[in-house]
Amino acid sequence: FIIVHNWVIQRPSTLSETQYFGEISIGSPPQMFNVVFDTGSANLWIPSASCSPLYTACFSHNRYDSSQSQTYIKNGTGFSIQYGSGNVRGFLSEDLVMVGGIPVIQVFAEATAVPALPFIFAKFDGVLGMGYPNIAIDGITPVFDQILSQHILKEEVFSVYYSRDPHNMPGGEIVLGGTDPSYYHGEFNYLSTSKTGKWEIELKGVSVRGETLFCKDGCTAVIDTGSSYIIGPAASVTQLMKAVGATELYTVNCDKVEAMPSISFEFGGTEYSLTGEDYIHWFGEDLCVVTFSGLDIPPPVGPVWVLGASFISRYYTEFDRHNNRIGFARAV
Ligand SMILES: CCc1nc(N)nc(N)c1-c1ccc2c(c1)N(CCCOC)[C@H](c1ccccc1)CC2
Repeated sequence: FIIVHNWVIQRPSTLSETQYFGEISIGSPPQMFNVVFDTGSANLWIPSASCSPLYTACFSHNRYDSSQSQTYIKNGTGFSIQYGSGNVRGFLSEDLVMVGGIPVIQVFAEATAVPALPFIFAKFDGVLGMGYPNIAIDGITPVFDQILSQHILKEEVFSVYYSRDPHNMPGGEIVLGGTDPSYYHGEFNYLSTSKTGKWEIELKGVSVRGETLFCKDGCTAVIDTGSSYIIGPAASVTQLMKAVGATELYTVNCDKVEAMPSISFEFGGTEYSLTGEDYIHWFGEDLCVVTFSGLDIPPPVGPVWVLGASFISRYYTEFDRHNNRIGFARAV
């Protein structure tokens, strides 16, 4: 009796700057796609073969062709999803999706309108939402929920490692059903997700040089594997840039990176610090940019801090659906 799928490794095939994605297949025979496993959303969408060539961002990626799949089931319901940067529109279809060797019959969206900005910069084809079902557009059961209902995972969790050093391990790893001890050390610290069934937790403060500068009375942090950077309220990020010695354009002198102060996020009773190395992106020998951006997300969702790849690459993250909690451990 072989215990299958205790945990499944999906190695993102390529790391390009701060984009992390892995390969799935849809249809019979399988059509291959690169997708971001995105905790900030809960739907699966893929560019459609029926998208107009006018949509460069759709036409320049792998596209799903239902006419080539023997397991395709027609649906046709309209679909639209909003990201921080533009929305993707299309229609629903159903087919066999294989994620790390696990089969699910999945309702997903064929995207027929994909905004050029920023999707022409996408190194991935589509998005596989790993968020909770209650944020799924059209009430579609998300992929991970379909896998959970097969009762094949040892634990109802998934874990994400985002490599910081692209020259070493290309990309990272998502594990379904457990964690991978080769990518973290020490113990996990767990934080309960807040009420709304999103991958968000209570942030107690943001500090620089030991002084809490922002979120002094507590605020919300979204742990978002679909974001590259760290997003905070605009005024706070502007002030933060000054505090760490970056210009208004978020640039810094590359030889000053070592001396930059750590930025700490307090979760539970623990400080999670990012050094200059962690929060600076080297775009070349002499162009260093702070990987923060200011965005005012209006209430009731905002004000929030969105912690993306810059944070996750330093702190190995376990997303626990059984206990509704997020665990952090120091990444290798
Ligand atoms: C994964 C979907 C998603 N989900 C959530 N929750 N947040 C956001 N922001 C995105 C999102 C949408 C579009 C794009 C994106 C991310 N990109 C970042 C990949 C991050 O990979 C981890 C790339 C990029 C390149 C240049 C400038 C901006 C963005 C391509 C475009």
